[in-house]
Amino acid sequence: MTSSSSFSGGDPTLGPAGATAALILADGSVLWGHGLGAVGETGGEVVFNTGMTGYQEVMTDPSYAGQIITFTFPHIGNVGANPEDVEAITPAARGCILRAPVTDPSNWRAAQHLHAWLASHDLVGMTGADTRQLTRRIRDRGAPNGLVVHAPDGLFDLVGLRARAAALPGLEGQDLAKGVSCAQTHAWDQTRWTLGHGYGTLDTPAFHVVAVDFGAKRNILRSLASHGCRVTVVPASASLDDILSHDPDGIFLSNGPGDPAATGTYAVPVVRGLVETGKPIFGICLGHQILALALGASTYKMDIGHRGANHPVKDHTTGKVEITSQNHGFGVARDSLPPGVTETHTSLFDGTVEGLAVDGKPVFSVQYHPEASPGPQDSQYLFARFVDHMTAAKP
Ligand SMILES: NC(=O)CC[C@H](N)C(=O)O
Repeated sequence: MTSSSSFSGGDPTLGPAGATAALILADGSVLWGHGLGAVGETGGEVVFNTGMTGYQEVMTDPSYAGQIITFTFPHIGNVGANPEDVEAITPAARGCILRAPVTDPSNWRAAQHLHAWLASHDLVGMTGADTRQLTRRIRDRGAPNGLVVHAPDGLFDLVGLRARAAALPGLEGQDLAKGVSCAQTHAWDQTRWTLGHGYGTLDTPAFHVVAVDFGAKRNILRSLASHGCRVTVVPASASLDDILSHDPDGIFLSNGPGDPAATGTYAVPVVRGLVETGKPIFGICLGHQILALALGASTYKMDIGHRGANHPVKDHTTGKVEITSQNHGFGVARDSLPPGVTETHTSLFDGTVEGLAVDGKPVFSVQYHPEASPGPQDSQYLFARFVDHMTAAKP
């Protein structure tokens, strides 16, 4: 999403002394800073993430497609970038907005400076932004669309930039999952993609799981494999017959970007068919939202999404509170849950629905990220719950 120059007609404006980057919001407001990564321009929904660690996982989480990430933690980049901590080969986020200048990396695993890593992926970023002011604005008025421009010459075509920022489409109605899904069915290779993560792999996996890839994070597939599953990954567009032809013991519905309702023409009816089979099903985030739609509930765009690694959630089954990793801007409407579907988890930040289960069936899902990459490990028990369901269902 970058072009070679930020200047395309209109009056070139020199930013404040030394400014080589700017964030231009759809309402025309401008935040100045210093350019990082690729030179050019990038647009998307401007969101904030409150995690203190894991910026590389966040930037490569496919669920961030279409979004520019403001990190509220001021020191981002000081452990550099490495080839192991990515959640997908290609970053899906559109860019990043940081507070402090990025220092030289200080970590034995660092292979690259964050600046070089961003540039190598054609990602535009900016530092020196007042991220606190921006976060308060997002919190008070919702996530705006915006453009981040990196212009080393310090010249900005504010007229053109404002017009392009105002014309950016919102995430509502956008089907982004197909764009980040795998092209072909393949087997998850735990040995290949587990370097440096300390996750185990079982020589003889006990279960076969088909994972429907709406933009799956690697650590979810890694977590399934380390819980004894052989995982076959199928594209988001896989049909009911495609999925069942693999004779799975269970089906996993992955996370992913965009508006869940926009998958209504393909994924939702497939999941409805999967629920009818009675096989164990586990959904995470977009997978949870698609399951809810398949069950007859509805989803909505949240005023303020959840993005961070410290979100408290109550598990109504055990009464326990777990600290969770989250990344979503849509939610499942509580009032729309049909009879026979139980809300199993609730956010203790804003009271929104965080999990559901189908009464009498081994079918459940959570809105948050139990694989926690990055984040706390409290919710790993959900992978064991899925395995328990598959154990009970095995003939
Ligand atoms: N992490 C995810 O799967 C995100 C789900 C969905 N795209 C949302 O923003 O709500």
